[in-house]
Amino acid sequence: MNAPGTFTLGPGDGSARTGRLTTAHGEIETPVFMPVGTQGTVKSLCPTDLQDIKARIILGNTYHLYLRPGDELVAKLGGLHRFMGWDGPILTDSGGFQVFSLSGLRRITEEGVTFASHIDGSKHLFSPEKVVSIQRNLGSDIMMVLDECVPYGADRAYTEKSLGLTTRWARRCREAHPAGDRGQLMFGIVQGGFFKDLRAQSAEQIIEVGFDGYALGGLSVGESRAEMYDILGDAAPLLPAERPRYLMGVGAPRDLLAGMAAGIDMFDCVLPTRNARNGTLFTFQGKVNIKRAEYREDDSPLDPTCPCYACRTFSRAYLRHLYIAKELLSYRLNTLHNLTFFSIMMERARQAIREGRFAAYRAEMEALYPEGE
Ligand SMILES: O=c1[nH]cnc2c(CCNCC3CCCCC3)c3[nH]c(NCc4cccs4)nc3cc12
Ligand SMILES: [Zn+2]
Repeated sequence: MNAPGTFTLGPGDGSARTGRLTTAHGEIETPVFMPVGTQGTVKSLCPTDLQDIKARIILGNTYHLYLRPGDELVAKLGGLHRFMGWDGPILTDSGGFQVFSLSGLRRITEEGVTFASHIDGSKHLFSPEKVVSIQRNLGSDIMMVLDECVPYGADRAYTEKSLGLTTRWARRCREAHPAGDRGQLMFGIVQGGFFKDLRAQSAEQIIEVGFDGYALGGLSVGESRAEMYDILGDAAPLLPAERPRYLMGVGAPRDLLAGMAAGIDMFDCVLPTRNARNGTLFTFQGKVNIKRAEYREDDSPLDPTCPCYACRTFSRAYLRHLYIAKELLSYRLNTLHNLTFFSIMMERARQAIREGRFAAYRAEMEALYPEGE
């Protein structure tokens, strides 16, 4: 087995590429979609389900796990892998982004981000050193640095000032975790908002610090698709070709395809798991809103081409019934299916890239998932 952090590129197709990333808990074929685990679980699924649907790497949520049950406790109990019974790769975020979407009373200073817990209002500080310590305690295979995700619409002056803070925080994260220590990798995050010259400036500074992989932050924050794709096309190639590139918070099928076409290797998004819980299901015949009356007597499988347990075993009528009745099994079956869809879509994308037919595959999928999600 190669050393953690080894990233071997395979065949490419234009800017799209395949690769293999070695982590302390196994190898990841890229491009890869990473299901989001929030409080130490991909909601409603067991780790065995994740293996069944061929999930290769999942996300752990630092903000939640720090507040509850506490990273020190998780460390004492053997780390997040043992705690949640998942022995595959885990990427944890820094928690910084979640502070902005979940907690109240937050302040950004040179030191870090201070905030009040959304659970009990207690005061906390996420400094670069603190978020590295938390992720080391969790034992994550890939840690993310603390960054400021610049809000959509921020002006140039704010964006420029913020990227400087993000760079200084990145440097402090790097210093707090020597490269490859304990097999735990660390990815830097590039900001710069929607200003191409600031994106280049941020990329240059983050690359200079030196990380195992590089993420594009500050996207999928309310901008139009055109704006995201414009920055994506310009910024992705600035990231070192020989290291993994991670587009944070993306995304819907057509956005994953656009990201792969731009040379992105890793993606995360709450869409498949969140949509599963509101009955929006992705199939290879297009989107199905299972709550619709048209499925009330539909005895056919959700997606006849899908190998997942839900599609092999139950009818659309049953899945609709569970959803309408708000049965817990509805979450589980819908989540199993949506994550299987994303997993298969990425496997087919990797194959298409290897065979030099990615453009055709992208067009085929975009026809199924037109504008919108
Ligand atoms: O610059 C960024 N820095 C850090 N994180 C970002 C994230 C969170 C990525 N998912 C983390 C997961 C960690 C484990 C728990 C779940 C999240 C983003 N998500 C989005 N868009 C999707 C969005 C989701 C919600 C609002 S926008 N843009 C993002 C930009 C940044
Ligand atoms: Zn299915």
